Amino acid sequence: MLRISAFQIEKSYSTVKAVNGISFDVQSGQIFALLGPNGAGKSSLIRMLVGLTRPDAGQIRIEYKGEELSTLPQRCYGYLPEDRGLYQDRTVRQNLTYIGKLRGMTTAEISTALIHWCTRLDLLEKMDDNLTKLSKGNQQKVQLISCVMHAPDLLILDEPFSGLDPVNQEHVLSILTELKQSGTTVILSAHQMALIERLADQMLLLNKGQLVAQGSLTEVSRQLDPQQWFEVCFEQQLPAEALAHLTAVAEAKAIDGHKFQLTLKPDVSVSQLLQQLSAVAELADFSRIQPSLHQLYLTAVQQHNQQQPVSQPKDAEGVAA
Ligand SMILES: Nc1ncnc2c1ncn2[C@@H]1O[C@H](COP(=O)(O)OP(=O)(O)OP(=O)(O)O)[C@@H](O)[C@H]1O
Repeated sequence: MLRISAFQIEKSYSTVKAVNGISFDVQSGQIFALLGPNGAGKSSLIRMLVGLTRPDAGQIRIEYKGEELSTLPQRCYGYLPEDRGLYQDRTVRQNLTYIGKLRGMTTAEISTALIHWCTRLDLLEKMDDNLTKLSKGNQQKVQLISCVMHAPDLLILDEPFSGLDPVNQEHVLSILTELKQSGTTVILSAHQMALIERLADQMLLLNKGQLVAQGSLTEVSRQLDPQQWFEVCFEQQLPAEALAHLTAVAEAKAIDGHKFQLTLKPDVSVSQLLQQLSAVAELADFSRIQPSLHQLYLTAVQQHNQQQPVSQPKDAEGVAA
């Protein structure tokens, strides 16, 4: 069993508040995604989780196999740092053998893991190539193997999809899904919303170090898109204003003669809406419009940026004008 809880974490670098009062809880076997634009604070949070830096304020609590720990034990996790760190003048095999030994693996375990993961990630023929000969994407795959080869209980991956083509992104997605099914906990940061939508159990959206939304995909969608939109299609053609008089409808847009998009008034249930719609004409189709995480993310970050106070220009003595 593993549980990582962060309470009110803060981290500044000189004048930049990189992480500002962030709390979250990662449970065993979950895939937990840190999302946010460049500079949002994702890597800063990750570096604190792996103990590379310390929070200025707040607390990170780790419960592992019934024990409360202040840092994660080396063998229990695999970490993919933002700045990838492999020996460029060594082969794939040499790099991974070295890392396997650091992780306390035996020669036989290393050899089995190398064959397994290099086969899985299509690197078998490149095992004796120096890293300099490998493409950026293949180097990324080697780096990923270095994190998973000792079968850790926890993976902490800073942008594991970056530099990978869509086929390899799918590959990594299915590997992470399988690892989760076998009980591995995964904390990752990413910019690929379409992948995160399919992968993450829990997510935390940051902007400028601050929390924007947090929870499962459904919870985050509700937080970011509280005004739910529905699409209704009627069997017959109707005038554009056909739904305007309905007491359940807050706003309606005609898409074509048959199709409309609408939002509910507060405290009106979907079944009340359906009752009113079916009194208008025979329904052909009705569904909730689910905006993509990508769309929700873009809107949320844009709104959050607009809510931020504009910094005042300062005069020569540093006093805001
Ligand atoms: N070592 C450091 N020294 C000074 N400032 C830093 C340092 N590390 C991060 N920062 C600043 O902290 C803020 C958060 O950076 P961080 O790397 O955590 O963001 P991120 O969300 O991981 O971004 P990206 O998606 O670009 O990797 C940024 O403004 C960044 O410039």
